[in-house]
Amino acid sequence: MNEAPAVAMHQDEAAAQPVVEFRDVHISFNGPDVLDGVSFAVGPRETRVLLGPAGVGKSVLLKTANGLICPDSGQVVLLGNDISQLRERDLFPLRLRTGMVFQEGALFDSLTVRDNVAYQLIQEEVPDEEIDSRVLEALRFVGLEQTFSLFPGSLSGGMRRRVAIARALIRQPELLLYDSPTGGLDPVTSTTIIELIVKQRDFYRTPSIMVTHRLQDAFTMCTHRFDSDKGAMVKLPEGETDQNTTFLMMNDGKILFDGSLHDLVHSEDPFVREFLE
Ligand SMILES: Nc1ncnc2c1ncn2[C@@H]1O[C@H](COP(=O)(O)OP(=O)(O)OP(=O)(O)O)[C@@H](O)[C@H]1O
Repeated sequence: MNEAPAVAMHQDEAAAQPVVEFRDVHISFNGPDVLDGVSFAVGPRETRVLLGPAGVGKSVLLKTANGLICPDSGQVVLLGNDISQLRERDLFPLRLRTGMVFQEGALFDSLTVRDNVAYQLIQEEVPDEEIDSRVLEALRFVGLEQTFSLFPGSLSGGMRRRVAIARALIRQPELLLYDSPTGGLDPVTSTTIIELIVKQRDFYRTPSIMVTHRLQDAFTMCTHRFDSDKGAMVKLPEGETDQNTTFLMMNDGKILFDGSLHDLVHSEDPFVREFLE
């Protein structure tokens, strides 16, 4: 995992093409639209931080990005394929090229950390020795090699979240979807998770969408970079921001804001202003 990313080479061929794009997507569950005309794109190497209050459709948007939920109308183009109406058997290989960190991490408590992280590789009947080395590599990346044989129940909340991130990274995804990765964690532990996400971003530049309600997470992502010499996240010089990290803000199923940190903090939109304040 310390090599230059294979993902980046893959993307060079399609440098101009978004990794995922929503075009006027509508979804409802027998009621008002939960996604109500959502359009946006995630370009190669882009990190989109998705902000918004509880219950406005952020998780539904993430699950629609990798085809776990199908749009009622509109299009979702994932890795160059229109997945809006694809059958599960055609969707599955595409979904495997993405990695998702579910809310609360969603680990299997009856499986060891090794088997949680390896879950997909086990389904694919990858040989045990290869699984062990790939799991160790992923755990090393998140700083948890020592938990290989443990069960999730013996880990802290922050450690469980790290294991969930290792599981999402195991197949070197071309798109990462983080659903409230710091939800329910205390501020200090949240910062360690954001540091890990920034490390992943700056090592691999894997395009991603990260859902959060915590403004602090969103700003930290934008104003910091991972310094591999120091092995830690460091603040960018005053006034500088990570140019590839931008924001989406949702309310009531609609994207109300799509742009940079600078544009976000200077937005005149009353909802955005209220959210920021
Ligand atoms: N499978 C489903 N069936 C029916 N309703 C659903 C389903 N999934 C989500 N919803 C509804 O869609 C709305 C948006 O839910 P969603 O989980 O996307 O919100 P969210 O913005 O991610 O909230 P939070 O920040 O609390 O996770 C909610 O009213 C939720 O109850």
